[in-house]
Amino acid sequence: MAASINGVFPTTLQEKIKSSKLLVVGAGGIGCEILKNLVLSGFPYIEIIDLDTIDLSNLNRQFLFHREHVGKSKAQVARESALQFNPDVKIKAYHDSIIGTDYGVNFFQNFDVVLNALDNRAARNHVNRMCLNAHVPLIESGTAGYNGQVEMIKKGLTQCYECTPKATQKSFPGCTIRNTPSELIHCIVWAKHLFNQLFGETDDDEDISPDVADPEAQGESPNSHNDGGGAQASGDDVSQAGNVVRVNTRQWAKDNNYDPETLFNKFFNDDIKYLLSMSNLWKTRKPPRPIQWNNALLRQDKANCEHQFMRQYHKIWSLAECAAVFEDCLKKLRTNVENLVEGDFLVWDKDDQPAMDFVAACASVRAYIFEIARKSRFEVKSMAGNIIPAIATTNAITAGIVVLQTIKILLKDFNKCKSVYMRLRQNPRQQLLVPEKVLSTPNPNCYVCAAEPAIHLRVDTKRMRIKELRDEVLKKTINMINPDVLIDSKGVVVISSEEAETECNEEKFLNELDIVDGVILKCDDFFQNYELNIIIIHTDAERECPLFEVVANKDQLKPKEETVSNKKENMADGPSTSKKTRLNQTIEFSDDDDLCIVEEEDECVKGQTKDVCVQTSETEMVTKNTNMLRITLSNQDEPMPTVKRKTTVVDIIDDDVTEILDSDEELGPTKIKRIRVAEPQSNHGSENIINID
Ligand SMILES: Nc1ncnc2c1ncn2[C@@H]1O[C@H](COP(=O)(O)OP(=O)(O)OP(=O)(O)O)[C@@H](O)[C@H]1O
Ligand SMILES: [Zn+2]
Repeated sequence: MAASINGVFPTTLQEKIKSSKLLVVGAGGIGCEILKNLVLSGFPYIEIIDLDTIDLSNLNRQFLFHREHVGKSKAQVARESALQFNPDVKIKAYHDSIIGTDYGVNFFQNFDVVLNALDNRAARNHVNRMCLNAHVPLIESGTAGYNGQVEMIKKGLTQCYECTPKATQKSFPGCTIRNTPSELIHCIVWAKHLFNQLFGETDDDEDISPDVADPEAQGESPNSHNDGGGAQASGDDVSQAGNVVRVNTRQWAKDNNYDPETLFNKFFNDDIKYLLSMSNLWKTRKPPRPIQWNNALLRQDKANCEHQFMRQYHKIWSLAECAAVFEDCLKKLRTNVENLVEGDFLVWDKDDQPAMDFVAACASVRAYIFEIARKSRFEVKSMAGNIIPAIATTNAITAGIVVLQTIKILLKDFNKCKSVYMRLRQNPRQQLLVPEKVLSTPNPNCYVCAAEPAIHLRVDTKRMRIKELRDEVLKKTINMINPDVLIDSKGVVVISSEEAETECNEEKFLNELDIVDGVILKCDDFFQNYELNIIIIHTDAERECPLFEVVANKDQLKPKEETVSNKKENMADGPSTSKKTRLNQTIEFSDDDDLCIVEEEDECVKGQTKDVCVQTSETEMVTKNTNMLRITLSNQDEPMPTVKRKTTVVDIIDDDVTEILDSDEELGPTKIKRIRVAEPQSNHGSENIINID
């Protein structure tokens, strides 16, 4: 294809393309277009991942998929279809979520550029963080209707995906949803909650019954207003003593065999009557109109209606039609839920026909009851799924820009990769595609990409125990005294500075606590005001290999100076005597120290008792004596070296100089002068090694 034909691209670009490795995340509307563009352009190696299967509704814009592919893996089918355009490309497809533990920093480091074509924030955040940590440029893209956007994210150069806060999803007060809806969206939310109450994962925040605690309804006793014809809040019964007995909605529906008439009357008649009894609510509002299943209107309409209307998604269903859909969906959903294993539940999905129909019908009936303008099933779907309809042309243009940006990145023309916005109408300069004037610079306060200390820990997560992480890595190597450690994404504390609080974790291996490749650990040593993020890079270490390796910038491995100087102050405030004592020991650099980093002009006095003290050409110095550790000092702005499975050998060339002889892969400059100031101990052999990148 293009890159394989001489003369189509300039030679340099042609070469870059031919040796590139790309990852496409998402094989939906934009992802399919990107993949097609890439194979036609001659990119020779592409991996693509998508967790989903093909839905009928995807076919109008995801042109790598056809009717016969419905139900199959998007990534696999995208691969097969793209190969038909260009069989010479190597495409690896994963039917999986990119948020899975298999896709950590190691995985991302395999690629020259990562191309996002996702539709949700969680996955975008994940890829953003992985690319930042792996130092791989990311192209983020998205469309909404006729609007599109493409931006490059490169660590240290541009904003990351999380540099600017994103608008939160609009939410509504519970009492509006349950008691006083005034817009169709309120009825749609209520209907989705009803679906979950009956078939999905129940959530206390998704109650659909009248809310007697509504502040507006206070000062009255609803029961006294009840006309006696209706039950209480959904699923509740009134005992003989007049008390409301809470009954689980799903259990109540099961007990009633999901009988459509019983359920309909409960939700749309009895509960509405109950709401009416909360008269304070209706002083300034139009009261709702309860509807009974046997309502003459329903019966009359129902007799005439044909099931064909259910495919008429652009029509506003009549009440009778809604009732028919309600009946039909209840039957289907009931069967679906009964086929699940005990304890499992259905997950609402706008593309799941009975689930969507159920919500559309219920929302419509409720809107009728509250005299709210109703809409077609098509429009309800768009609102329920929070969707702005996707437009194939917007996706195609966006994907085109993504590939152009990829080319610029391969050419290292980063400054030309300004964000591009696609607009429906031309701007005053007659542009539909509007490029940003400058690269958007990183937000210095961004929680994710700011120059906050972060080091990489290469470790076999199946072999290292939590107590080794604490003692060997945090205390001996990183100079922490009494650290608290939590898993960033989950907020789970795995090591606590409070004695015994996390004792039960000590013998566990890192992977048993989900500390796996790509996980970020937030480490905080209160006594030193020393905070550090540790990015885990899993490596399958062979038995004879060092268990772990720290890759860090020299400035990161020490507490903030302010604290050292204020140590007395801190000690005065410190909560525990034992901790204060330990602080003293470290600041005094006791002979037990395993590692100290000495600044440029300092003499390597501390190193005299150590195994090795080396100095790089940049005058960094390290001393160490652990037999488990290799330390790589690196410039954080440089790409991470690829993971090395073989032990790097340091050979003594002469008394003053050591040279890294790397048997396998390149690790930056191969010859760096170091000053050896002490003879290494012989007992640990090749594990007493310091790599300097
Ligand atoms: N965590 C994830 N890992 C892998 N793929 C993901 C992940 N999250 C979302 N995706 C995929 O990203 C793609 C986004 O494509 P798109 O926005 O066109 O969505 P869609 O589901 O195909 O269409 P629509 O939402 O409009 O029905 C989808 O195919 C989706 O499965
Ligand atoms: Zn950021």
